[in-house]
Parts: sequence; C-alpha cells; structure tokens
Amino acid sequence: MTETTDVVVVGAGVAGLITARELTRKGLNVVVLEARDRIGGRTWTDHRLGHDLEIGGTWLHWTQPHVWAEVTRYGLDVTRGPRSEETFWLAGDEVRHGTLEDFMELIDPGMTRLLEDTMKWIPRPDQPLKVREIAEVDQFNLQEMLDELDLSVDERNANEAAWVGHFNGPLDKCAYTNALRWTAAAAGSWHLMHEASAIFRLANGTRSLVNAIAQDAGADIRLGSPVRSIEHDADSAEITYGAGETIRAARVVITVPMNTLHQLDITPALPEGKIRPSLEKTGSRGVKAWIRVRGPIKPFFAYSTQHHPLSVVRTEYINDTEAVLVAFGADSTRLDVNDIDAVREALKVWRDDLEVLETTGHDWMADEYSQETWLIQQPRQLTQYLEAQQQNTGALHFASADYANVWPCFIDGAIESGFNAAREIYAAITASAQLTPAT
Ligand SMILES: Cc1cc2nc3c(=O)[nH]c(=O)nc-3n(C[C@H](O)[C@H](O)[C@H](O)COP(=O)(O)OP(=O)(O)OC[C@H]3O[C@@H](n4cnc5c(N)ncnc54)[C@H](O)[C@@H]3O)c2cc1C
Repeated sequence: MTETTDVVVVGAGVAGLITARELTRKGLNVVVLEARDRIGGRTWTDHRLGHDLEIGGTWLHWTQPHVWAEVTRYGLDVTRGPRSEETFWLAGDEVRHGTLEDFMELIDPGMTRLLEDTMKWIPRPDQPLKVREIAEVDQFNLQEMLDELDLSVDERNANEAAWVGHFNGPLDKCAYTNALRWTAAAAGSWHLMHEASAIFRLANGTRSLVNAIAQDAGADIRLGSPVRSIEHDADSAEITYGAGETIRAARVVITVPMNTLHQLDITPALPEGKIRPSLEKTGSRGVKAWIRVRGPIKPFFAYSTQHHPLSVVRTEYINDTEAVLVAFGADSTRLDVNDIDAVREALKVWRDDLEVLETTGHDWMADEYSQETWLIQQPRQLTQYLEAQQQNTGALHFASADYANVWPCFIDGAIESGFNAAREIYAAITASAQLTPAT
C-alpha cells in the first residue's frame, strides 16, 4: 500500500535538511529520502589521517548570511588553519619562494582588472540576472578573460592557479560570470571573496552543523533510500524509492546535484531548462586531496598552474612531528588522490623535501549521487538556465546550492535555497483547499 505524507524531500544534504526543518516547524509531516547511508551530502566530516577532515565542503564566513545565521543559532565554534609562513609559486619551470603577502601582491593587478566591473554587472548578488545585459559577458569563459589581461608568465600562472583553487575545474570550461557572482557577494572585493571562500571552518566539523539541523528538523529521515522515479501532477506526486517502496505527497522537494538530475525518472518529464544543464554538466570537475607529511615543517601555501595535477596546496593541521595538507586540482581524471605515489609526484612541482606518509580524499565526480564537486557554471548556463532551475514544476520544487542566488555552490547557497523551497511549499499547501497541514 502507498504511504502518504505532506512533503517528501529527496536528499539529506544541507538544502534538504533545511527544507525539512522549516516545514516540520510549520507542523507539516516530512519524509526525507536519502540515497546514502549518511546525511550531509557534499559536506562530510570523516575521521582520517588522525583528524576529523572535511572530505567535501569546509569553509564559511560571516559575509555568508544564511550559514552564519545557522552558526549563531546553534552556537557553533569557528576556527582556522595555521597562517602560512612561506609561499611557493611558479614562473615557468622555476619555483619562486616568498611570503603570502608577496603572492597576493603578485595576483592583485590581475584580479583587480579582471573584476573591476563586478558591481556593474551584478549590483545585486541576490538577483544575479537583474542586469539583463549580463548575457553579453556570460558567453565568455574565465580563461579568455584572463588572456585579455596580457599578464606576465609569473602573474598568469599565479592568477590561474588561484582561480583553480576557487573553481575546481579547467578555466576554459568555467564561465567568467561565476567570478563576478562570487566577488559581488563579497561587495566587489576580491580580497574578501578570497577570505570568505577559503579560511574559516567549523571547529567541530560541518558534521556539527548538519547534525544540529537534522535533530532540529525532527523529520523522518530514511537513509539508504535512493529515489528511482517520480510521477507528478499539479496537486501531488508519487515517489518510488529503495527496493520499490512508494510514498505519495502533496509536494516534493528535489535537492539532488545538478549533474545528476537528468538521471531521475520523472513523469511527466521536467522542462528543458532543468534537464539541459544537467546533461551539459558543470564547468567544475576537479579534486580535493588530503595529504599527511612528516614534520616538522613550516606552514606553507603553494600555487602551481592549472595544468598541474595539483594547482593549490596548503597546510591545514600542524604539530611538531607532522602536518596535514589540503590540495586542489582542476581535473579529477588527472590524479587519484588515494594513490600516494601520484600525490607525492604532484607535490614535487614545488618541493621534493616533503615526506608523504598518507593521502586520502573522495572522487566526487565518480560518486553516483553527486557527480560534481561544487557547481561552477559553464558559459551561458547562468543566463540560459538559472531561472528555469529555480522554478517549481507543479508539485515538484527544487532546492540546491547549485541553484542559489547569493553564494551559489556554497553551503550558504544550500541553506538559501532550502529556505526558499520551504516558504513556497508552505504557501502552496496552505493555499490549497484540499490540504490541511497537520498541527
Ligand atoms: C570537495 C568539496 C569542497 C567544497 N568546499 C566548500 C567550501 O569550502 N565551502 C562551501 O561553502 N562549500 C563547499 N563545497 C560545496 C558545498 O559542500 C555544496 O555546495 C553543498 O553542501 C551542497 O548542498 P546541497 O544540499 O545543495 O547538495 P548535496 O549536499 O549534494 O545534497 C544532495 C543529497 O541528495 C542525495 N541524493 C542524490 N541522488 C539521490 C537520489 N536519487 N535519491 C535520494 N537521495 C539522493 C545525495 O546523496 C545528497 O545527500 C564543497 C564541495 C565539495 C564536494
């Protein structure tokens, strides 16, 4: 027999858990169907290399309004990694060595010129399509825009590597408008954008945030319950999941990542504006690696180029005997983060004095329930698809960091989208004559 409930949420990542919390607090019955055997989705704190490491999303900031409100709500502690005492970068094949300030000075002219029109194109980051002429710049990839600047080899490598750290993909696949959106969210300051996206993390891991939201939600969260198909009309939907169980709901919230959406068997089919970007895929397709090395070493930061398997590496944990580094590369097919020899080799671009003891990470690109790391749109995806991606289709609503306005692809964006979906669903349910929310 088919079970019934008010709302089904597909996915127990941050967007899904926020939607569930907001709706249960309004008195609705909510069932969350999660494919994995854990909650959190692309945030995942796991004990490896002797630390609680963030395998997925990590950094957050007080300029990110939605996530910071959650930090305050649950009284979560925020911390940071050690300050870098030395920095390495490349000029051609030559390794340069200096301070982090030297490196920031090196990239500053390129960053400033690249982003000088940010607030012209995106005066309101909460409305990224407010200036309709943004379609003119949305056709460009970041590489083209960097090439226009005619930077010296030093500056070019450094700027490219810094952007790989941000975009986790080949720069010719990533739309320039992503850079504008991130910088607009930081009020036009690239320095603030840089800080907001890569310095401060939760002292007890993203796990502490995710668990707090889930406990507060009090929803019926069913792990190991992949959704297979959804049949829907204007008033309700029937979902088939797990080993063939069915459940009917007045509203469904789909929170699966953009790259996986097209795989859900949905009848009637979703509009083109939702399916086409899912088939085209994101521009981001990179890796995040964790690396344990023998100490003592000084905390350091290093940038290579976008063409190296690892473009950025830095010290995130350190003591007298060892350090744990975090690193990013543009292309997951170029580096298996669990292959210690490959990682050791990748580090040699900067220094061959590091003794690599252990490495770890997760191949989010190969993971069937993510197939992406954090969303960076390809050229034209913002202007062609975002509006359609945010809209509901009858009883189906969509929440995901991938479809957020202010900090798209961040934990903050997942929360923003969860709030929006919950508000719309509550309004729709209470407006419907046939449906009386449980109290
Ligand atoms: C390596 C990495 C580093 C990152 N770094 C940062 C960072 O430093 N700061 C930051 O703010 N953000 C970062 N992010 C991005 C951030 O983690 C994500 O944007 C955010 O967590 C996405 O939340 P979500 O709820 O929208 O999607 P998800 O977390 O992907 O949640 C979707 C859920 O749906 C489930 N699901 C998928 N298919 C099905 C199905 N068929 N049936 C049922 N369930 C299904 C998934 O298992 C998942 O739990 C990073 C991400 C990665 C991967």
